[in-house]
Amino acid sequence: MSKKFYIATDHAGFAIKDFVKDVVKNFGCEIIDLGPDSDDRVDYPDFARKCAHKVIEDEGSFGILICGTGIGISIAANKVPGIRAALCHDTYTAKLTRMHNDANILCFGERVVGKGVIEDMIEAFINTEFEGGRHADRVEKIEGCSFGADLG
Ligand SMILES: O=C(CO)[C@H](O)[C@H](O)COP(=O)(O)O
Repeated sequence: MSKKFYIATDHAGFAIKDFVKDVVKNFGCEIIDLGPDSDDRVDYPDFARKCAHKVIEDEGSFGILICGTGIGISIAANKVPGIRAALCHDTYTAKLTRMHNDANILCFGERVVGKGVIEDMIEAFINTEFEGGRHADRVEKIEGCSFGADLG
């Protein structure tokens, strides 16, 4: 099934963005670029928030976030309720985060992974569906991890 993606980076993820957009399109998916438009220095939480909000507003959509390591941008995106942003390094983590965590944003570091790994991760993320079952209750509990929430 064709999926819709939003993509954003910081300056450290900017150089790989066009390559990633082409990969996503080649797998038959739509991708909308939320910036930045140059490699001028920017702060990754601003772009994490922009992408995370789009993914929540546009039900059923997904995101791709890239910074130098993928760490900061995933931490920031996960502050948005309903976001499950997964920092992945290989095909296995990209596949399992869809199967077990129902991740809605794929994150990685441009300074960490190469183009071959990126292409394989995107393919795995696109083509793997959430398994549900025992994982569904756990994913539901993630939102309950917020301070003040009753875990029951
Ligand atoms: O990976 C990142 C956050 O986790 C950033 O891309 C990184 O910290 C940017 O560093 P610099 O300002 O030195 O380019």
